[in-house]
Amino acid sequence: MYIILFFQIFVMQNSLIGFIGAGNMAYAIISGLINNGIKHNQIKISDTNKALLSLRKTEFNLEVFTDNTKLAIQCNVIVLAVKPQVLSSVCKDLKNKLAINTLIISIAAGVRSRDIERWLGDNQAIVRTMPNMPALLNQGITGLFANKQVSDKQKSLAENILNSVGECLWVNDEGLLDVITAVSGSGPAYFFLMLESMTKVGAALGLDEAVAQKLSIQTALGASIVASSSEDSPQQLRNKVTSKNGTTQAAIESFQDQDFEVIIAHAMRAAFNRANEIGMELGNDK
Ligand SMILES: NC(=O)C1=CN([C@@H]2O[C@H](COP(=O)(O)OP(=O)(O)OC[C@H]3O[C@@H](n4cnc5c(N)ncnc54)[C@H](O)[C@@H]3O)[C@@H](O)[C@H]2O)C=CC1
Ligand SMILES: O=C(O)[C@@H]1CCC=N1
Repeated sequence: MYIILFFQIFVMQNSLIGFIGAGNMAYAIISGLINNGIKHNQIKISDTNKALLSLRKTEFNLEVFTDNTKLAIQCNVIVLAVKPQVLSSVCKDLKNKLAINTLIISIAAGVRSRDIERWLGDNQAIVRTMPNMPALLNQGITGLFANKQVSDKQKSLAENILNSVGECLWVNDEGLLDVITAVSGSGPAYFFLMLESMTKVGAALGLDEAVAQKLSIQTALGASIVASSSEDSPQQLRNKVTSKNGTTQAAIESFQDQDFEVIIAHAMRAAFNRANEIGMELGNDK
């Protein structure tokens, strides 16, 4: 056990991790890595946006590049953190330039590992992942899928990287990453939407907007902490808040009268379908 742990720390400490794309998710993951003891000189980033690069350089004291290839050939792990629509051109520029043992970690929604493999040149080890935005505060959760080129050592390296920003879970069926996208990848935005609505209504009913927002956010935080630490299911917890013929029952019945579950199902299926669609659209990109 200790030997495995020691070996994993050794592998992490001897990795050079390059981020292509220095936007929101790169920022979140880099913050987590640095908070977890990865040294500044082990992380490099490239982006086409020079102003953003200089901001990241100031924030993290990292080496930055405007040329993705220059970054990529120096690193043994490359995190592809660009939007799905630019991923094919980013990968094609790297085609056949990477060492065969370079580990590619993609965080792009929808884009399938076989397409990334095709764009980069065959036999590249690819871990396709779906992290989420609370990674920013080490509270993320990431789904991961490894293609067959990924070694056990690379699997644990990918897991260690994503574990530095929250929890990880592996899937053997890559298609499930699109479901994870609809649940936890996009999920934070569903809760933010709920917070927006609760704040607006609290204000409309007479509270200061700032007070309504504080009450809403602290309630979401409290509910999440209770749900994640309790043995009870969310439904059992809901019942504990709901007094017979009380205020919560009135609100829940209103939700249910308006087909709350159907609204959620439509939204999540839309996210899932969009992930599939992105995969198909980009899969046609030779
Ligand atoms: N934002 C989120 O909550 C999540 C995003 N993702 C995925 O993460 C990826 C990145 O998303 P964000 O960080 O939100 O986007 P972002 O727009 O904040 O960052 C993307 C960065 O890529 C840069 N870029 C564009 N073309 C480039 C090129 N040719 N070479 C190098 N850099 C280039 C842009 O200048 C930008 O800074 C996306 O594929 C998205 O699907 C996954 C999970 C959650
Ligand atoms: O909206 C998106 O496409 C990305 C993927 C999950 C969260 N943001």
